[in-house]
Amino acid sequence: MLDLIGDLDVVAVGGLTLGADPIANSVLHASVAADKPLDAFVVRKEPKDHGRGRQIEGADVKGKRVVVLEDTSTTGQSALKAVEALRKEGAEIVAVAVIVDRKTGAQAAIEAEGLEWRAAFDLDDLGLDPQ
Ligand SMILES: O=P(O)(O)OC[C@H]1O[C@H](OP(=O)(O)OP(=O)(O)O)[C@H](O)[C@@H]1O
Ligand SMILES: O=C(O)c1cc(=O)[nH]c(=O)[nH]1
Repeated sequence: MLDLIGDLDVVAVGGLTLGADPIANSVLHASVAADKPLDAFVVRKEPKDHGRGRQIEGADVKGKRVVVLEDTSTTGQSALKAVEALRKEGAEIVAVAVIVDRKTGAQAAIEAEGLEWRAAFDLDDLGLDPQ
């Protein structure tokens, strides 16, 4: 994933829990090892209904350039939910990056929001047909 997004001028990565979480952690560790540290955040599916009522935990994203991550995208709605929460918090989303593009419309949904789409693999790479 770091190879996929390493050229982007951003300070943090993350996405909608749970699929994005291990990827954001991996990027954090790999980026530190590469001496180009990126912070990581988690977007809850809903804002917490007690405590500080936060939806985004971890890195402070207000006014920051970030990448939204996904393990895989089908409709793109999970990534867009993260995008919406991040925008509400004042972040600038530079791209949405996924490990596997299932080629089921997610790219179009993300690009319709004016966001760059990046995928490490798609179905052709994996020798699979769309379901
Ligand atoms: O593009 P979409 O149509 O939104 O589908 C993709 C999402 O589906 C899976 O998560 P799931 O909803 O199963 O939740 P989980 O990560 O909490 O298990 C996956 O991890 C993605 O986040
Ligand atoms: O993570 C999964 O199991 C999963 C993701 C997704 O996008 N679609 C699905 O049917 N399953």
